[in-house]
Amino acid sequence: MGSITINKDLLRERQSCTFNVLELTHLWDGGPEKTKERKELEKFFLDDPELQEKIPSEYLSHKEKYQEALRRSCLLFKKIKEWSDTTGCGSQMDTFQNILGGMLGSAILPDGVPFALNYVMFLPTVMGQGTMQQQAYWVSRAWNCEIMCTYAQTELGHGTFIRGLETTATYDPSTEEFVFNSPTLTSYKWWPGGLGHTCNYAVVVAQLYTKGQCHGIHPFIVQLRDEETHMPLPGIKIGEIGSKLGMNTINNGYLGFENVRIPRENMLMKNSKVLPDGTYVNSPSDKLTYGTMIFVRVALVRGIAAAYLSKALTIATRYSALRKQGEIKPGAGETQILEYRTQQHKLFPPMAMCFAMRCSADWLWDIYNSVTAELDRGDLERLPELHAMACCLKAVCTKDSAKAIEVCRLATGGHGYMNSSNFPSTYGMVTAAETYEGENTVLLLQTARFLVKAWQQARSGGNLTETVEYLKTMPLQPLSLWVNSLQHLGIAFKRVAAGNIETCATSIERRILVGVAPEDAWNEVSIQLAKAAETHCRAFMMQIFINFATSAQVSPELKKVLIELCELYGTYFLLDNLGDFFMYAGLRSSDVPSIQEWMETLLHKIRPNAVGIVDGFDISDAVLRSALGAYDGNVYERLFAEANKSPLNAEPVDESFHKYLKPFLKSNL
Ligand SMILES: CCCCCCCC(=O)SCCNC(=O)CCNC(=O)[C@H](O)C(C)(C)COP(=O)(O)OP(=O)(O)OC[C@H]1O[C@@H](n2cnc3c(N)ncnc32)[C@H](O)[C@@H]1OP(=O)(O)O
Ligand SMILES: Cc1cc2nc3c(=O)[nH]c(=O)nc-3n(C[C@H](O)[C@H](O)[C@H](O)COP(=O)(O)OP(=O)(O)OC[C@H]3O[C@@H](n4cnc5c(N)ncnc54)[C@H](O)[C@@H]3O)c2cc1C
Repeated sequence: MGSITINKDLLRERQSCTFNVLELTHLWDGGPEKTKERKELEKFFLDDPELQEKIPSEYLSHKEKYQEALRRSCLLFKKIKEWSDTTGCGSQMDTFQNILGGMLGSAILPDGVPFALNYVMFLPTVMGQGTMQQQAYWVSRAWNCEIMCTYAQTELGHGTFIRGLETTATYDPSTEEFVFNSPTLTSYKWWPGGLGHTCNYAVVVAQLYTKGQCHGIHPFIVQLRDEETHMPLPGIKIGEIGSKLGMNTINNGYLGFENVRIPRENMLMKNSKVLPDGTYVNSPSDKLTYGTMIFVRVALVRGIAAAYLSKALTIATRYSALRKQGEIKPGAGETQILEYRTQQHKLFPPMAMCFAMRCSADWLWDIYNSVTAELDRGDLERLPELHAMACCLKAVCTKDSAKAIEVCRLATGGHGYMNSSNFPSTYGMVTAAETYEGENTVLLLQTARFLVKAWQQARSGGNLTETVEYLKTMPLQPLSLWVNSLQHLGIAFKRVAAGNIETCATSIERRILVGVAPEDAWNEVSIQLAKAAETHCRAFMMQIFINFATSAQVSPELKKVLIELCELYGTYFLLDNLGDFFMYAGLRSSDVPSIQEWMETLLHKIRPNAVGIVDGFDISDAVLRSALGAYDGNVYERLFAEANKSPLNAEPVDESFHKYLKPFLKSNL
């Protein structure tokens, strides 16, 4: 027990890696300076014994889990201030990003940060939708944790269809206040993180009524609890929604209103306004109310989908290099399970996906920043493209990540089923992101709406933006014979996307021609529409990955690995969707064996570097929190140590034996 020697098989894997692992770490972090900063940050927080887990959270009650998470959150956010005081204010934003949407947070509060919504949604909403005066007042209060806030949009009856929200905010000009009510059970807010027992303020999204007219949904800041006693204010009905599949410490809550009054100034009025006499002043675009959701979708691609997948891959790959089971050749000795081609097929394509997600996330973050700057200047032109790409990338990446994390768990056999593997909590965290911030199918259909319009634009010879430019030529260009090359893969993915979009658009048109209402035609074709959006996203990710792998300024050894991973991304999804490539990309059945062989050869080439690749993610043991994935590979010792933490092992005979089992056994004598 407690050995610090490195497992011999892992050692051998590391010695045979063909590239410099540190170079990959620097590339992954965005440069050596970033790696240094990240490590210093991790050391500062993770070496603090007060932030370390004393009892595995699985053995705590629901209430204890929350209380412990709150204790650690308070300490954590105190330390963040300490950190920014010593390192300067500029780095504070990076720290928050790392803690709330990154690896560090998942190490300290693996089941969710109860303060997350204060930073992830409340502050971005105030900054994006509040006037300068409102920002000046609320941002510093929330940023410094003088108050704790959340974002209350979803209701028991409506999460997706936010135009259908039922909470009302009715303006009373006699007192210059809004009066909040929850007219039905289904109008109760349901889900907001931190709402249960943590937050004292919230952005509440409600239907605005003034002068007897409804103007649709708007955001308001509402005080929920007394700042001293934390008691719910009069008319506020509030509580926690109960235990969930995962994220059990994020304190999701419910909220109802009975004639709750807030001052007029608490409506966020950067875009639309209510004047003191109740006159409503319209926003330049009603879509601006949805801005916060775009921000979170953008942040999720890297902070949740790619980050948690890199964790799962580190665990499963290291474990597969040291776990031995069966023989490939009789008598040759037991084999590392990583030698099995089927095992490689489980683990290496997700590695490729992880890289594709990271490049796409970087692109998305850049366009988000430039479009937000344009919006501030009143230029809305690129908003539809940003919305469309944020929707499909959020949907495809969280779906791929959750699916691949489950594959990683299965790839570690029975031990992966243990909480101490850290797969259950990792999966719980990522699958939640398939639903929150816009349910994935719904988001794909939003992208499809943009694509069908772009297709119509392409047919009429109009201008197209960067991500859909391929629609101008794709279905029209003659098909060439299949060639096994990255360039051909890039073209084939675009052909598949263009073909799917064209099929949808013509299916809708055909239905409308025979008298089907456009909305019904849309619903009838929506299976294909969701698929078209996914194929568009996949084509985009393929191209971004190709650009990244071929142009990365790295050593030839690392470049070779990046290109292998990129080819694997393409061949894997091609073979998984052969029908599409037959239909739209000129693939013939006689081409398939050579692509299958190409993919198998790639698995074989990546095999010696598999441990090196996940080591390159550079996830420390404290962040990984897995008995199966630790750097030293001492899996069996760790599993035993974790088993011994079970409260049932505290006594050789549990009291329940005397209470129940013994009398039962005796009664059967
Ligand atoms: C760490 C843990 C953090 C956890 C955080 C989780 C927090 C949360 O989950 S908060 C709640 C998030 N909720 C959601 O995301 C709700 C999802 N629903 C929606 O986004 C919308 O209501 C939606 C898009 C589905 C439909 O909205 P609706 O108003 O009916 O729009 P719709 O009629 O379909 O489209 C209207 C137009 O708006 C556009 N549009 C829709 N959303 C946006 C947007 N965000 N930005 C820009 N344009 C948009 C559409 O493209 C469409 O444009 P056009 O007419 O030109 O084609
Ligand atoms: C862990 C977690 C944290 C959350 N945190 C917050 C928070 O902090 N604040 C907040 O306000 N909300 C929060 N939410 C709520 C979340 O945003 C919603 O659950 C989400 O938007 C989906 O809405 P819904 O639950 O109403 O699902 P529904 O919309 O009821 O979806 C159910 C099914 O209907 C389908 N469907 C719905 N509409 C359509 C359509 N138009 N076309 C085709 N199919 C459709 C969906 O695809 C899905 O299969 C959270 C949710 C979770 C799980």
